[in-house]
Amino acid sequence: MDPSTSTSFSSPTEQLPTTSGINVTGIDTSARLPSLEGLFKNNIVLTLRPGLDLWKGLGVGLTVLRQGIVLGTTALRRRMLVTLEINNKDRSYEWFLAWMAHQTNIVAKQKLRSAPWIRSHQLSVETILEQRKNGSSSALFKLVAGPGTHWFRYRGAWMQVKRERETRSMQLMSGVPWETVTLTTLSRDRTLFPQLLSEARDLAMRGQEGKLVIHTAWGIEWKPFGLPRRKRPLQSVVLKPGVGERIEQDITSFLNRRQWYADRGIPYRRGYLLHGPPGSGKTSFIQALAGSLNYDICLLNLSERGLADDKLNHLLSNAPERSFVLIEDIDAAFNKRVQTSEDGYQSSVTFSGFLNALDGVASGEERIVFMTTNHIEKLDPALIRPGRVDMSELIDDSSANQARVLFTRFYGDSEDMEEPEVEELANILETIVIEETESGRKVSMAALQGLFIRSKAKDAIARCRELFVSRQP
Ligand SMILES: Nc1ncnc2c1ncn2[C@@H]1O[C@H](COP(=O)(O)OP(=O)(O)OP(=O)(O)O)[C@@H](O)[C@H]1O
Repeated sequence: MDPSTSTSFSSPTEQLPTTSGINVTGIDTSARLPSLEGLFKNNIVLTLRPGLDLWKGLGVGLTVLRQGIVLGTTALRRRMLVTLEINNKDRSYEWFLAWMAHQTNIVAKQKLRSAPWIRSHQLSVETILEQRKNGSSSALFKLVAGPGTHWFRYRGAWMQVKRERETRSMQLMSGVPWETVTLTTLSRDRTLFPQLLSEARDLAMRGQEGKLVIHTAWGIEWKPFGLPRRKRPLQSVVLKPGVGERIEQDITSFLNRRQWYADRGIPYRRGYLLHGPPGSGKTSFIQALAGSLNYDICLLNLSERGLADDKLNHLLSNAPERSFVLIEDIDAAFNKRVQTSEDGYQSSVTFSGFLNALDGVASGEERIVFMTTNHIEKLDPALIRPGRVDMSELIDDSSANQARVLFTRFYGDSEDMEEPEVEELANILETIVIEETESGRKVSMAALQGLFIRSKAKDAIARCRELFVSRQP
């Protein structure tokens, strides 16, 4: 064999640079990079012969070179670039997408031609449904970066955003596919990530400031439903004197006694039941109270398809911090199920499962549950025993005084009436309510509100008797 035309590597580690030998990056890549040693493991001996062997040698050389380049670029990328991965389990995922969408809007509004922002044509639409109490709903559309690769510039640094969606597996229960966004930028800009995330979080929080967030259950998770709503002032819900104050005082005292509960090993939870006829302000009051305490509302619908005892238990034990769980029409929830089961549908929430979920495991976690009903008499005593319902309040139809307060709220500052005239009409209204109540007829605050919205003050007084209905005791 001609020594000048043949090369033999008996030990690759001696003759060729090893992975760590390449060390283009200056960081230890041996743990994750494919090793060059792999190419030559088992002490491969290559012997090149002239002619045909020369091509073989060239081929090997090229392979080595290619591997070297791959390793080099990977290592270089590792060294030069920094990436951040956020998955859709994390709250910052939504914040980041919303932040990106917000930037696009700024560009669109300012008609920036050379927009420094998102360079992308792949957009996804996120529909936000707003359900109103009367059953109607409205939809808002938000365009966010869709799955794929996007580029944008943040504080002078270019960033690549890759949004990827896992098509084969889904999040258990919620059925939402797993998603990740990966942000990549030059490593010298690594401090930008925390700044960007803080900005995204602040933007999300700003949107909720002074607003009430309503969450609904998605499988076993709570998710905000619709856009945060403007908070309703507590005084705008007119209740009988003392009722609202009692509830407010009870909840404030509960919130101040966390340690007291902990010291005595009592589960830190409180249950409230507001009962009374429809349209008396139960829901409005709970929402206004949540707003005034800076709490969110978690709306729980016990008749929801797919809800079972275990899911219910999980939801009740994992409500977002600082939130009231609100279960409306608690009597109907269980009645309805009996009816609907006849035509095939049976919700799997059982009454005993519900009671267990209400009791929950003894934990230090705060839990505040509000329930409402129009028919307290239909409720099982087991449900309203202390520990499950600690405070029960009647929110009744309008009293004379409530009607008066509501009337003056509506017409008190109207331009076409002087104050004495408003007072006079309010007196008449009060008398009407007293008379009608004495003859067993009542009016709901919701009905009065409806009348005041669509009528002028005098017309409202003239027509208000029509709204009174007999209430069965
Ligand atoms: N006491 C009240 N003060 C001011 N507005 C009220 C009052 N009661 C009802 N309303 C108005 O009537 C509408 C319906 O009220 P709300 O939904 O709070 O009643 P509810 O007692 O929860 O009814 P339901 O038992 O049917 O759920 C709301 O728009 C609310 O503004």
